[in-house]
Amino acid sequence: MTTIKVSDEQEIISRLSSYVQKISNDAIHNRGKFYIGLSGGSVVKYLCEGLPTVDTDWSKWVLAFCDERVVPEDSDDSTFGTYKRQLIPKTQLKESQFVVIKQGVSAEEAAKDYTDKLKAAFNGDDFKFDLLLLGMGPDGHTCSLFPGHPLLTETTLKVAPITDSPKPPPSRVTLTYPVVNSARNCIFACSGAGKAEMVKRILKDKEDLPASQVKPVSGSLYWIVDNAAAAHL
Ligand SMILES: O=C1O[C@H](COP(=O)(O)O)[C@@H](O)[C@H](O)[C@H]1O
Repeated sequence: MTTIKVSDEQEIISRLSSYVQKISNDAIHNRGKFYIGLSGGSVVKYLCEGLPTVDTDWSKWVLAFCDERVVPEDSDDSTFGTYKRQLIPKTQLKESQFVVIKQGVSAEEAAKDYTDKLKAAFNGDDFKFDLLLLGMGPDGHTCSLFPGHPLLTETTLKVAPITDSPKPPPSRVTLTYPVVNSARNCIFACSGAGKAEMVKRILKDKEDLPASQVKPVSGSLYWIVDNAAAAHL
């Protein structure tokens, strides 16, 4: 694991964008496509500001979601909806490059449908992402994998529904650890004093929390934290 301490949110954005540029270009060079998993929450802002600066072949990108809220696409809570409004217009990405959840169905049906769409995108059921961009909530959750939740031990489903998310909205779909930990690269990006205590509990005290269970089996793990989030390290 590599921890990268930077001064502020702007530097998080520029470091994250450099990693995305390198990893995307390597993936496209070596395998012809770049599979990236996006998160919601604060990561959206980093990516909507940073990705438009990346020098890459956008046509080779396949974009999916580490987790998604089961809400209408035009809701502010929809992670895809937010990228659609705030990222697509600033890049050459097309909406058809995003693997999105089905609208107007239950979390269970959305999870099954999203699994099928990922199988089509990956040409099989080995969902090996080149890069997952992850956030960590102040409670230590990542994706929609929350402390104490039974989904933390899910090993059969690759994509799971959740209807009792402690953070609203309650209905979501999420990648599970077997998929997360098979990624070639996982990057957490955290900023602000509100994350400092949890960053310390995970990176210094090595407590067993959802974000600590992200340990790519044969991939690389990076934590990019700003000074405020790294205050107790
Ligand atoms: O609800 C969610 O929260 C996490 C963390 O969000 P943050 O705003 O605290 O960074 C996010 O990674 C996840 O994708 C999202 O659905």
